[in-house]
Amino acid sequence: MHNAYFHFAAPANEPVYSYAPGSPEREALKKQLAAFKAQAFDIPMYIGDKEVRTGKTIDLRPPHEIKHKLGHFHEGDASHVKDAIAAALAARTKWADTPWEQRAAVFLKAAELLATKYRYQINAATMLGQSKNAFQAEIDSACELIDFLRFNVHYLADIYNQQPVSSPGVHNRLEYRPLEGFVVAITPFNFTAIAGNLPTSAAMCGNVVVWKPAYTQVLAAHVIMKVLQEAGLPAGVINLVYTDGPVLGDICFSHPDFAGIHFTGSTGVFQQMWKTIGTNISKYKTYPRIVGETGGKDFVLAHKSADVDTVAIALARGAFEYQGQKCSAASRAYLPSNIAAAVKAKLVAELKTMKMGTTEDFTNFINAVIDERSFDKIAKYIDNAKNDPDATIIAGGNYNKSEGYFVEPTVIEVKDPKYVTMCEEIFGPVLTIYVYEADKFEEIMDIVDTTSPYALTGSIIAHDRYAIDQATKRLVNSAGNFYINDKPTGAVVGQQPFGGARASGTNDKAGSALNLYRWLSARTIKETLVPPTDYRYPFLKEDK
Ligand SMILES: NC(=O)c1ccc[n+]([C@@H]2O[C@H](COP(=O)([O-])OP(=O)(O)OC[C@H]3O[C@@H](n4cnc5c(N)ncnc54)[C@H](O)[C@@H]3O)[C@@H](O)[C@H]2O)c1
Ligand SMILES: N[C@@H](CCC=O)C(=O)O
Repeated sequence: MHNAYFHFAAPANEPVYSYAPGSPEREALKKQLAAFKAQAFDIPMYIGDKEVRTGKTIDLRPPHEIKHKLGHFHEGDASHVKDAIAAALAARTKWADTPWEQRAAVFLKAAELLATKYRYQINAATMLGQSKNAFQAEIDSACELIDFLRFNVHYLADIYNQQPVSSPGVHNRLEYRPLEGFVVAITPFNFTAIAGNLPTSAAMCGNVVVWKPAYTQVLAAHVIMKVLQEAGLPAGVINLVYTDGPVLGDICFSHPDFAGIHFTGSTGVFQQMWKTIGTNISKYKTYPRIVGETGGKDFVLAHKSADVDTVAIALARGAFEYQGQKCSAASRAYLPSNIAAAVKAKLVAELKTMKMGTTEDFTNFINAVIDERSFDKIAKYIDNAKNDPDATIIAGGNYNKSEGYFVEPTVIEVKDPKYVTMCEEIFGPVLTIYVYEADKFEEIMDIVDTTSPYALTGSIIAHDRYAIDQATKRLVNSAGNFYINDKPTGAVVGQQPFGGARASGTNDKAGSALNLYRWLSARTIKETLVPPTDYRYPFLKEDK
């Protein structure tokens, strides 16, 4: 029974804890890290109301301490994907019929639990499982996920309130139905917030979901599922399975009830999925929604009027926070010849102060990259640069995987603006710099725009307002998130809706109303209050 329209006010962003030496939050987080390290996790899949353990286990180890075993998770196969779809479809009608304010309450409670009781658990899981330092874990797994949940409730309430006009004698309404079928959420390793947002944003809209996280993010995904259960999410609404990607894809993308994919990850994987969905299009009951946020080759363009320190710090943080494993990370920089030497000197000096090691030691700025495959790929790019006369390593260049997957923050300077590391996504702590003639700003903007297929994030750094205006216009299609005098990372929910175009994705802006519309299928209802009793138009009536 609905006896009122309920108001969901605009939330404030969750405050970021500092974890400064001596702070109570630092002590609490350290205790949680120690507790998790002493635990032997035995992580099941969650299908319907069941915890599923297959006995086929995969070890979980911190990327920065690979000899330590945190526990394991149970891997599933095709049968578990089928079970997850069946559980989702069984839960569908009841969940879709649940009043909005009851659904909203589940996600608001989940946000509250993450902000309080589970804050240190979600951060510790992300620090150990994905090798994020305390600050990076806090802004991602606690604050951004809390913000996604609270802001999406607010945006969805606004959407539900958007109603058409009605002419006299008629009552029109729009009903925002969930999609007819199940949604698949496939999530990446690098952001716990994204892993939590992709299934919950669709579920909030009344959809049921099959969620597959990256294997390297399972520990934090498990904590998210615990939080959702404690928040009262009914069984079957989100089903969490750990299977190989193609195994899941084969079953989900050929199922008649497949209604949408909410994906974040690499461009190649997304394009492959899109092809499969295209091939199977006639099998589905409804056209599936395809939403994917994918790779980037994000730029920093400095103008000759730029402040040296602003550029150097934007590069130090933009390229190397979380070891460059942000889709938004600055990975190519264009420096004007008048300030290039000063920027490089400042940047190299800053990099020398960055300590690298475990996440439990809070003095480390740099931790490990996610896994051996990624480590080997990054090392290869560095080795190739070392052996190429067109490239010079001006900082870092060393790597070691004996204890963990450690790669030094590395800066490559190139003579060719189309050198491979200026074009391809490396997804590690590697920044490539190209120095251009300070008076060739127009030409360099063309190069920035045409060098890579991606268009995710980018920055212009300049004091000259005309240069800022020129770059804002010329680079209009080069980045979905464009920054002025800042690093190209660190979008905040509610402030900088996030997503890119071109090969970087469908640009459905996570954490905004634009994204939620994709998980809704509106039904227009027209009710005629007093129906006509005669078919004749007035002009058909005879003159008397
Ligand atoms: N644009 C954004 O908002 C954004 C945000 C975060 C990460 N990313 C991108 O994600 C990538 C890094 O994350 P990753 O290494 O986890 O990406 P990935 O593409 O390797 O994996 C992403 C997810 O897809 C699954 N997967 C892999 N192959 C699959 C297949 N054939 N079928 C179905 N699922 C499959 C993985 O298991 C994982 O769950 C980078 O390219 C980065 O730029 C983009
Ligand atoms: N939203 C994050 C990036 C997410 C991709 O990995 C940022 O803006 O830095």
